[in-house]
Order: sequence, then C-alpha cells, then structure tokens
Amino acid sequence: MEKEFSNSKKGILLVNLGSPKSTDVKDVKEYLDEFLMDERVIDYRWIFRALLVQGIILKTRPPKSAEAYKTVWTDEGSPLIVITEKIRKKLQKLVDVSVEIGMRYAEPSIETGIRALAEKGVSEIVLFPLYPQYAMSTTETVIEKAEEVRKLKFPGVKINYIQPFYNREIYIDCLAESIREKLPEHFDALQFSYHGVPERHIYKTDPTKTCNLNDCCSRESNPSHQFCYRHQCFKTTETVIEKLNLPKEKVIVSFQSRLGKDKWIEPYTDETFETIPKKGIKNLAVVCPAFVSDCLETLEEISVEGKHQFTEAGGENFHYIPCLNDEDRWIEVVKTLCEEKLNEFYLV
Ligand SMILES: C=CC1=C(C)c2cc3[nH]c(cc4nc(cc5[nH]c(cc1n2)c(C)c5CCC(=O)O)C(CCC(=O)O)=C4C)c(C)c3C=C
Ligand SMILES: [Fe+2]
Ligand SMILES: [Fe+2]
Repeated sequence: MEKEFSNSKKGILLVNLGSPKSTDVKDVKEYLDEFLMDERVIDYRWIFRALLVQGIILKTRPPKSAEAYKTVWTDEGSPLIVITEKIRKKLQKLVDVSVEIGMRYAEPSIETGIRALAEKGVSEIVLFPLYPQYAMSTTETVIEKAEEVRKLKFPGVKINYIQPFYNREIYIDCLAESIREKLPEHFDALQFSYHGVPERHIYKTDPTKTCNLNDCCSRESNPSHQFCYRHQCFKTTETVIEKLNLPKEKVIVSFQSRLGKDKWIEPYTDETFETIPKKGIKNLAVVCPAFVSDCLETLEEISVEGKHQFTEAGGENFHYIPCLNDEDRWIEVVKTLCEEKLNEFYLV
C-alpha cells in the first residue's frame, strides 16, 4: 500500500499539574476546589466527594496551603509553572513546530493551550503529560480532560498522547546522570520519594486485577504493571540505581504528600525521615522522580519540612537533589519523545 503523508500543521502541548493563580487564600481555595473535585483525584461518588472537599477540606486547608505556597513563590509566579514555561522555551528552540503549555488545573488550562495552538493553524497536537509514571490522578485525568475539551471545542483537532516514560532508557539515563552530578560525596542513603496515591486507586485502575500491592509490584513482569503506579516507581528506582552502580542497601523508596484518612501506598516519606536517623542514617540525599519540575511538594514538603523532620529526629545532613527542571539533557529527552509522536502523524 502506498504511504500517504499528512500536511496538516502540527504542534506540541506540554501538560503539567498546575498551581493557584496567586498565594491569596481565595485563589488557593479555587485551585484546590477544582483539583480535589476531580473524580480521578478524590474518587468518591459526587455527593461524598463534595461533602469531603467542600464541607471539610476547603474549610480548613486553603490558609495553610497558601502559607506553604508563599514560601516557594517567586517574582515570576509558581515554580511549577515558571519551570514548565522554561522547558517550553528551550524546547521551542529545538523543534520547528509550535510548543505551548497547559495545566490540568487552573490557568493556563489545557483548553487555553489547545486554543493557542489552534489559533496558529495547528490541527495535529502531540500532548505530553509531564509525569514519568502512570496514575489515575495524573496521566489519566489529563487525557480525559484533553479529550473532553477536544470533542466539545476543537472537534477538527487530532491529539496524540505521549505515554508514561518511566521505562524509557533515554529518560533513565538522563535522570541517573542528573542525580550522579548532584549527589554529595558522602551519604549514608539515597531516598527516592515519590508522590503517593491511595491504595484504592491502584486496585481500581488495574484491569487485570492481579496486583495485590505486595511483592507483585517489584516482580520483573506482572500483567498489572502497565497501570501500576507503585510498580512504575519501583522500576524507576531500580533502573536508575543500576546505572548509578549503587547497592540496594543504600537506597530507600517512599511515598509523600498523602491527604485524608484513606490508606495510601507505603512507606510514608515523613515517617521514614523520622525513623531512619535512629537506624544510623545521618547523612541523607533525597530525590523526587515523580516530579519533572520542582514545585510545592519538593521545595516545601521535602526541602524544608522534610529536612526539619529528619534533623529533629537526629539526622545530620539532608541533601535535596532538584528535579530535572530545564536541564538541557532533559529537554533533549522531551524533544525525542515528542518527535516520536509527531512522526506518527506523518503517516496517515
Ligand atoms: C507527581 C504526581 C502526582 C500525583 C500522583 C498526585 C496525586 C495526588 N495529589 C493529591 C493532593 C494534592 N497534591 C497537591 C500538590 C501537588 N501534587 C502534585 C503531583 C501529584 N499529585 C504536584 C506537582 C503538586 C504541586 C503543585 C504546585 O502548585 O506546586 C496538593 C496542593 C497543595 C497542598 O495543599 O498541599 C494537594 C491537595 C491527591 C489527593 C492525589 C491523589 C489522589
Ligand atoms: Fe503492582
Ligand atoms: Fe498531589
């Protein structure tokens, strides 16, 4: 069969989580409302979700979150958005299609990003959810939202989605190199702290119903791995430490940022910080590979709060290793992953 080539204009949309408009309590409240009312984040039936979010969480959390945001906010705005924009600018210099950003929550939204591309005449978009590991509360909700917007507002636009890339060698090489450069000379352990998710989310998104959140997540192969966030975090860690030639005994994996009373995947990062100094780990390096850009959860929860918890418990040196952010080697990875998907458009 003869190959046909699409001449339509192409573009790239980089999607990240999003931040409040400002550190004002009302903006933080509005952001948390949109975020936590997402049925893929708090996955209760609407009425129970509304009771929990609007009846309880939004009554107490916004002032506390606003204070936390104030400690990381920059003159240009939220670190997460500022860094995503830096990634965009650098990528734009390397590719000959338009690149825009969109956030799952708040502005600039996914709709704003698609519109910006559509206004430039783009009708084939590669959408890159900037999450290395799959989760219902990240990759899945981004795709759901983008499809909703596309069908409703831009039915003539085609979107190709980049899949989680935790198992791509180019990404692992890039992450390992970045960590290698930033590791202190002496450390007793390197802790990989990933954002947590409720255990229920993993059971829910496992189409094979074979993951029991025990050893199966660390097995070389299991049918559930494609949608198992816990497995994908373990796999990221395992392949990175192989590249770094680090013994497993020097490595800790944990999960941070839990919310509410449900059981989240364990062990919990904050509890680990409080217990490991007593086991002789006094010099700790910490990296957060669920995030490609630094944000509230790394800059405040880990670098400030986490350091405090660790040193209060007897730890001596706490060394936070920043995310990939706009490092050139990471931008090259973003470019490669985007080009792979752009190429799929050329063949119609
Ligand atoms: C990296 C992947 C992320 C997963 C998985 C995730 C799940 C998840 N998060 C919450 C609740 C909150 N997360 C918050 C901040 C936040 N979360 C991520 C990423 C993931 N979340 C990022 C990048 C950020 C930082 C955003 C920023 O502006 O810098 C917050 C808001 C902050 C706060 O009030 O503490 C909440 C709340 C849930 C419930 C969840 C899975 C169910
Ligand atoms: Fe699993
Ligand atoms: Fe989160």
